[in-house]
Amino acid sequence: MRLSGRNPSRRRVALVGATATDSLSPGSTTATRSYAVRLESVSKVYESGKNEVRALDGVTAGFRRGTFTAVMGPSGSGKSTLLNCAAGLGRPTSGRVVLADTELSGRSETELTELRRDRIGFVFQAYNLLGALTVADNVTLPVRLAEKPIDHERLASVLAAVGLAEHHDRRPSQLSGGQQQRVAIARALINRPDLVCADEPTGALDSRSGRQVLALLRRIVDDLGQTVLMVTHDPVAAARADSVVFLADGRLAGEMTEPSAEQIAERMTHLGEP
Ligand SMILES: Nc1ncnc2c1ncn2[C@@H]1O[C@H](COP(=O)(O)OP(=O)(O)OP(=O)(O)O)[C@@H](O)[C@H]1O
Repeated sequence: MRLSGRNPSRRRVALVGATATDSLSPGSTTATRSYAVRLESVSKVYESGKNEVRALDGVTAGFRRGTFTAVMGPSGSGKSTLLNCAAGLGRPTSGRVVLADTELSGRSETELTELRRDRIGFVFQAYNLLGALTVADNVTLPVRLAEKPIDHERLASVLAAVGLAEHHDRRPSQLSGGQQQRVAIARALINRPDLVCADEPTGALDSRSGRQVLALLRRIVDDLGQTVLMVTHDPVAAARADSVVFLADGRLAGEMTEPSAEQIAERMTHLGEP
């Protein structure tokens, strides 16, 4: 794995607002190869007592393979809901989600569980590691849950990629927060996923560990060709992405390509304004 940061010669931009009538329409082989995940007119309504909450409202967006996209917006604007719908964790109330070449609508719970296990990597603010398992066993958990043989070369390579080759027999409690998050990233990578979904991956980390985790997410895109979709509140974190997608009240509110943290912060202050 190369240790450099962003490769400025490559410009990878998520395409937002693709319509069903453009070249990305269902059935276009080229299009389905180009996108790690696409959302088409996705709405999500939660029932909350007598009230309904429209968390997503007709969102159409495509995220190209090998890109790093940050999702930003005010609290409650639908960021986690968008990530969950893209990852098959939550079902849209209406609209379609297509992961690479697989339509998620209409899949059974078992199919969705298998698809998430085999084709999507998850990184959460709280790491979500199993304390009783070693680093190596945490990383290979998705493989063992699928009852597949463990590829020890692959395990060694992902542990080396996240800088934890020496720590494979440790338990999570023997690692720092930043190291635990890197274990979670190794676990996310073990199955060479179509999409890595990261929800506030630096939210629980000090700024130095956070920078290391962001640099690692950057490298898995640049060097391994992975696709990362990351929800964050932090403009500095979002500035590590190739593009930033903004949400306001469950709707897309714009996109910036390779913005600086200052440009992102400025846009955030004006989100939702007419
Ligand atoms: N399970 C649920 N039941 C009812 N309402 C929900 C549920 N999950 C989310 N919501 C509501 O949907 C809206 C969008 O929530 P979501 O968590 O996607 O926003 P967010 O932008 O990620 O927020 P935050 O930045 O605070 O994490 C909010 O109004 C939230 O209260």
